[in-house]
Amino acid sequence: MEHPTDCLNLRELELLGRQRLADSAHPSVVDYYLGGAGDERTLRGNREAWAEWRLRPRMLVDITEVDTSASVLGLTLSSPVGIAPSAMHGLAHPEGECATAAAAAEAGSLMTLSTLSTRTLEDVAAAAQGRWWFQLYLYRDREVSRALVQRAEAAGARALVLTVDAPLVGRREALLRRPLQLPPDLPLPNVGPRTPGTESLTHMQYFDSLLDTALTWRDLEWLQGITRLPLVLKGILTAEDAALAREHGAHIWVSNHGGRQLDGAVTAPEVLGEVVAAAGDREVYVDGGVTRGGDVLRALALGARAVFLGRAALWGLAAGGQAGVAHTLKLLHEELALDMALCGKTALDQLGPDLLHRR
Ligand SMILES: Cc1cc2nc3c(=O)[nH]c(=O)nc-3n(C[C@H](O)[C@H](O)[C@H](O)COP(=O)(O)O)c2cc1C
Ligand SMILES: CCCCCCC(=O)C(=O)O
Repeated sequence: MEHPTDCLNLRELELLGRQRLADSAHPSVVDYYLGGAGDERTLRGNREAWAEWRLRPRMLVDITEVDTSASVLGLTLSSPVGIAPSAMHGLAHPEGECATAAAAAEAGSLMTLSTLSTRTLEDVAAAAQGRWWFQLYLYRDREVSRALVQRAEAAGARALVLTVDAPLVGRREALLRRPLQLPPDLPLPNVGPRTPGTESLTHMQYFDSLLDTALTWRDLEWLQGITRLPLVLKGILTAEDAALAREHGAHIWVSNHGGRQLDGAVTAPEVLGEVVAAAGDREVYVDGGVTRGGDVLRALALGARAVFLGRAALWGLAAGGQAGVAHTLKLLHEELALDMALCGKTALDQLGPDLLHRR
């Protein structure tokens, strides 16, 4: 396979992306993208969990027109698929986050920009054409975080996504064995230069040292006081926390961080039902192990409003920059539309639990 558009599915794009990355980057970068925490039980679980639900298709329905469009915090998406935040897209492609954002914009999708971006917020905002959210890792230095949030709002981000499942970095053993090596010229504009005395820390240890381990529900008020952007909490896995998110006026992103944080954590399909039930009028999104249009279908049938792609977008980016991410989104869109039609569904509001049978 030479070109991303030769790939028939996301698995083939992953293989091409991994190959390109192995040719262009330090081997620790592939470890970083691929890996999970501990024994990688949750990582494997993410890959298998969607298939636990079999589909109950309905027949003799007119499916001549299938509409996959979705509305997320008032923004219309061509398909209920967005891009999850992931660090350092500049490792996958020289255009980094700008290429990802441009592909998302072109596809009528939505990109979530990581705090650990290799391009400035303003550059990514220009490429994203209003189709982006900003993900925040809350730093110990609140003034640095305040400035980032306010810059994101001024640059046109539509929501603020606070990641709540990484007060400390998970035990990623591949990186303990072979620490992540970054090119010396890789920009990290939202991290800034290393502070004196931190030279001996690995990159992951250094990122970890910047984060506020004392973050609690009480701090949401501070965050909501410095921005008018809607708040989304990323990393919610229980009905209890979904109820708290709702009480705090936040939307909910169900995620176990791609199996990279707490190994043994539940997978999203296992908990979506309880979270959606507790979420009330709050929007619920989900990520983890999504590689097929049928996974998107299942997530929506379980009550999610949209799904987000982590590694799949990175593999597309590594495989072919903007064209690779665009092809990733196109394949999922086509698969979703086909699976909807074969299930006798012509719009997303027809997807519900009656579509699912648990194995
Ligand atoms: C290489 C990599 C970097 C990531 N960086 C971030 C990040 O900066 N912020 C964040 O909230 N989540 C981050 N994530 C987690 C993703 O947002 C997402 O939750 C996860 O990748 C979803 O699982 P999937 O890769 O199976 O789609 C990262 C994931 C990967 C694979
Ligand atoms: C918890 C600080 C380092 C996280 C780096 C980015 C990230 O979320 C990842 O999964 O990797």
